[in-house]
Amino acid sequence: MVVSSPEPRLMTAAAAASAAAAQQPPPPLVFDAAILSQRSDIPVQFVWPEEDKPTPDADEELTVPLIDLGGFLSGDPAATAEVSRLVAEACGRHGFFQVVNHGIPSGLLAEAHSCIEAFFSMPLAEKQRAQRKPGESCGYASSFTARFADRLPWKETLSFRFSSSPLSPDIVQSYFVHTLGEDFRHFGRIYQDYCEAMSRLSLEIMEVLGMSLGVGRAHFREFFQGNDSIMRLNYYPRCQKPELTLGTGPHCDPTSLTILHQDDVGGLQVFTDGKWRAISPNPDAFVVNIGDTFMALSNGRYKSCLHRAVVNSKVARKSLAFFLCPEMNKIVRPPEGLVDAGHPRAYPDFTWSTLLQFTQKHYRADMKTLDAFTKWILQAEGTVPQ
Ligand SMILES: C=C1C[C@]23C[C@H]1CC[C@H]2[C@]1(C)CCC[C@@](C)(C(=O)O)[C@H]1[C@@H]3C(=O)O
Ligand SMILES: O=C(O)CCC(=O)C(=O)O
Ligand SMILES: [Fe+2]
Repeated sequence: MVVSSPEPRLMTAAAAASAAAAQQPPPPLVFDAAILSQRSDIPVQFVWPEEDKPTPDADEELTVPLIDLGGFLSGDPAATAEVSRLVAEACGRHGFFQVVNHGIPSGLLAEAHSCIEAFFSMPLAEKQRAQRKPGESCGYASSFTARFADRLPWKETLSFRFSSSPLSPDIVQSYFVHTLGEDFRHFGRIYQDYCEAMSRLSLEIMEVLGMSLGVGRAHFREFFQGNDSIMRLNYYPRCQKPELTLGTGPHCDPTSLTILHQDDVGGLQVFTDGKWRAISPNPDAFVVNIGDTFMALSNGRYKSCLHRAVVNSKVARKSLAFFLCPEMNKIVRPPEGLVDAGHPRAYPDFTWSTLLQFTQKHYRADMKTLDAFTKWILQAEGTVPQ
């Protein structure tokens, strides 16, 4: 779906009708949880179509393997072989698994969660000092009121870039200090450390992915050694009508690998075998999933699977998402070992820079992003008719 960006106006159906009757433009309203929580209904722009609304069977649990990385990280060959087998099985099926004994200090996780709480508890105007600009993928967004006209997500996000390049040693900390001021140096330090830890963990997982695909431990680690990733803090305020809306709509991550840590509230759901199923929170585990870019790198062997986040009426929810991405202009192409007569190329060559632009400027990321993107590139290259 191509996104146009008319200035959205948030209002209830009743307010829309009375504005129309008075022939006046509807009043602009921002997504400010403190104000919206005073009302009994939610603005129509947050109401999702019938087929997307949360369904009761979503309470069912998705069994994803809980993979113990301890033995692999300490070099035990038998443990490594078992990790590789479990990862291959999960990624060939739906692309979701969890990891424990990952080596990320629990104190760092606790600080990362308390900084989310502190940031999103600030008044809207304070948060808007980091306002995300149209077409950009970083900054603060209170829902996506300036970006989309309908199917708005019931969430606030703060996203920022992480680069593993030695040329940008303190990129995250500098972002916080430059955008929000000296008072945010501590937040910046926490998320700098967190992103560095996530980048390390994702390279370790890349080794496992390489082994599990039979292309060797080094291949994907080297590909992502220099990475230009996105870190996102998700905050889902309490919602008075959780059955009508979604915190994050159904989508496949366009990125390469997502490492998610959810608090103890729950809300993440994955669509498999025709049903939405929950992945319950586990404070000791990270949820890891394959994104579209890695699906392309694996020549379609590993799946990037549809998922979403639901909200609830009782308590706000937080999650931390690290989206591993290649360097912007690196060619995304599967290794030769994954392409043969039985497995012809599933996707054309592309760069992350082009796919990112596609999701930010031309297309709202959903379940079909990679197919729509493939068609778009082939059309631009003149390989398929317009
Ligand atoms: C490159 C990205 C685009 C989104 C953030 C990262 C990775 C996932 C994408 C997203 C989460 C998919 C669902 C829709 C989206 C708009 C959202 O609800 O946040 C997407 C992100 C985005 O475009 O900001
Ligand atoms: O918050 C969650 O559980 C999932 C968020 C998500 O899927 C995303 O940010 O891409
Ligand atoms: Fe996602």
